[in-house]
Amino acid sequence: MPDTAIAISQLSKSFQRGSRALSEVSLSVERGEMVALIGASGSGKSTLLRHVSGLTLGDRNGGAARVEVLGRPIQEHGRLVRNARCIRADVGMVFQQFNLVGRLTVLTNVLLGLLCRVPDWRGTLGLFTAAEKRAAMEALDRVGMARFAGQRASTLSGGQQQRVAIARTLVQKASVVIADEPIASLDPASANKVMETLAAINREDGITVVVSLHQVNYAAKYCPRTVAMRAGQVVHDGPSAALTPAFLTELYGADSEELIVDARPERDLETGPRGAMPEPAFAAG
Ligand SMILES: Nc1ncnc2c1ncn2[C@@H]1O[C@H](COP(=O)(O)OP(=O)(O)OP(=O)(O)O)[C@@H](O)[C@H]1O
Repeated sequence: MPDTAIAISQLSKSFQRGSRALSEVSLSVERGEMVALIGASGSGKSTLLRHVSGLTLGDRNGGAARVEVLGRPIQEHGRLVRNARCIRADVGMVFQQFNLVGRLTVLTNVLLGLLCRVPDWRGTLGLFTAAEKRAAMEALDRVGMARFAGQRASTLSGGQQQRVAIARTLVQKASVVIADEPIASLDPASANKVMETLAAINREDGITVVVSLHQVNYAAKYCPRTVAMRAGQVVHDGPSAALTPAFLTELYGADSEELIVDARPERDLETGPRGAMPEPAFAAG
């Protein structure tokens, strides 16, 4: 297995009627890293992450543009490679919204992670083996959601849905997990649980995690490395600890206020000391 999980080189993206969303971005993430991608609204975080799984294609005139996952190109010069489906199977996606199919049960949603690994006919008919269902239950257990397995996904809270989406990536056996603003609409306690769950799969399973965040405090708390974007370019790449308020102001000016939100759970905000540990991620609730 190669040491590099994600290698992006000279990637540019322009949308038809818009400005340039990405401008010659180059970025490399090693296997087993947990990296935060921060930036103000519109800085290009989602666009960049969508390129990693080939959901968005770079500009065709982008000469040397290339995106590789685990040493294999998934797109080159704005074109998806032929075996992209195979490479995509290694990339688990967790989105801010529309993560789960609301009318399906939590267990079935987790089993959907297998769609890229089982024959089409089996996936279409929803024919999963007992062993696959056991694996899905184990994944739900790991994220503290096993007792919700038979419930419709639409009945879960936002944070619970995100944890189910993470369980789906475990069943998928993704080596790389891309989480695009997974905590954007969550309260601090739920946000901490989701971040702790991502940190746990990174720590315990060696899964490479790249997570885009608006709030730099969560980056500092959970991710050793932060990549900061502004106007479609990487403007900082280094230890998260370097992102002091003064440095953020230097990078983003007045926009830096958008990026500073307290990462402590609500009860700690009222009573506890700064930097208190988050709730255990794997407790159900
Ligand atoms: N499908 C699209 N069509 C046209 N323009 C787009 C599209 N997707 C993104 N953009 C533009 O590309 C730029 C980068 O958007 P992107 O969503 O990647 O930023 P972001 O940093 O993820 O923002 P946010 O934090 O608000 O999600 C923005 O100017 C946005 O309007």
